[in-house]
Amino acid sequence: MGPAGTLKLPGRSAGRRDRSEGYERVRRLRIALLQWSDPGVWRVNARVDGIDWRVYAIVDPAFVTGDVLERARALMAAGVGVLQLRDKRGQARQTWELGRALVEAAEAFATKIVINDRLDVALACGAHGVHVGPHDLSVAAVRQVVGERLLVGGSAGDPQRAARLVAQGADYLGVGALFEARAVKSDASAPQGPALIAAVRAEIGDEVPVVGIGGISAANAGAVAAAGASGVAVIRALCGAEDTGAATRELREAFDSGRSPGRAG
Ligand SMILES: Cc1ncc(COP(=O)(O)OP(=O)(O)O)c(N)n1
Ligand SMILES: Cc1ncsc1CCOP(=O)(O)O
Ligand SMILES: [Mg+2]
Repeated sequence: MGPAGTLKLPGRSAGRRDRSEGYERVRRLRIALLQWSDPGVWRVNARVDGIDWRVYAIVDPAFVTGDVLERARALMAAGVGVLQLRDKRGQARQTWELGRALVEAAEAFATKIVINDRLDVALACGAHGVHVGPHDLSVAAVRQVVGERLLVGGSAGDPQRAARLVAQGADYLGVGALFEARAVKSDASAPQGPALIAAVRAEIGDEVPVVGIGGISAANAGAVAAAGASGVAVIRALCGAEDTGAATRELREAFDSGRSPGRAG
């Protein structure tokens, strides 16, 4: 149930007009059943309204050339809508301190700060959101703890998992790996290509923002947009770029060039 007592379901939208009414009814019923079977979770769109998903920067200290905070500030100044801190060093104190600095820096920008993996750190540093994958707390568990307070993102490697995460209350999805990314994440899947985005869209519809992830650069961001993504989540092409501002703009332009006219999110 949403805050006003309404059950908000992913609905049919422009990209899915070819679906039959019967199929659509069954899909909505399935999602309603999943939500009903776990009444502690819901989804509300207000948290994602107005976010520019096109470039979702992931700052991973292990892949940053130069100073991490400086890089993050340059990304915010270049207009990234979301900046995730992905700190796999494993020391909560270190991640929390960096997270707090990012949250403070973001006050001057329109950037949302998301903490990867760690709900405790996200809450403690006042981040806007948390991102969880298959080995982290579940989206449903996070949603039960935070209610409407935080943006909650989940990782999906296939359309069925994507639908389950939406039903659990995910505000957005990271979908991949689209291209080769095992040098960054050793357990990333083999490249699935932008077709995975299209398959996820076909399953969940257009209401939930979906960012593609894995091996994305200005060379392939347009194809990810054309497949129906709301944005691209990127580590190496941003954290290792010589000119952060230029790299961000190139990615955004490449993404925009592949977008269908009139697509909102
Ligand atoms: C936006 C976004 N999408 C996917 C991931 C991957 O999350 P996860 O599968 O939990 O893997 P780790 O990044 O934690 O190694 C992500 N971080 N961000
Ligand atoms: C965290 C993650 N999840 C799936 S692929 C990946 C790594 C993405 O890094 P890059 O953008 O450098 O390929
Ligand atoms: Mg994770």
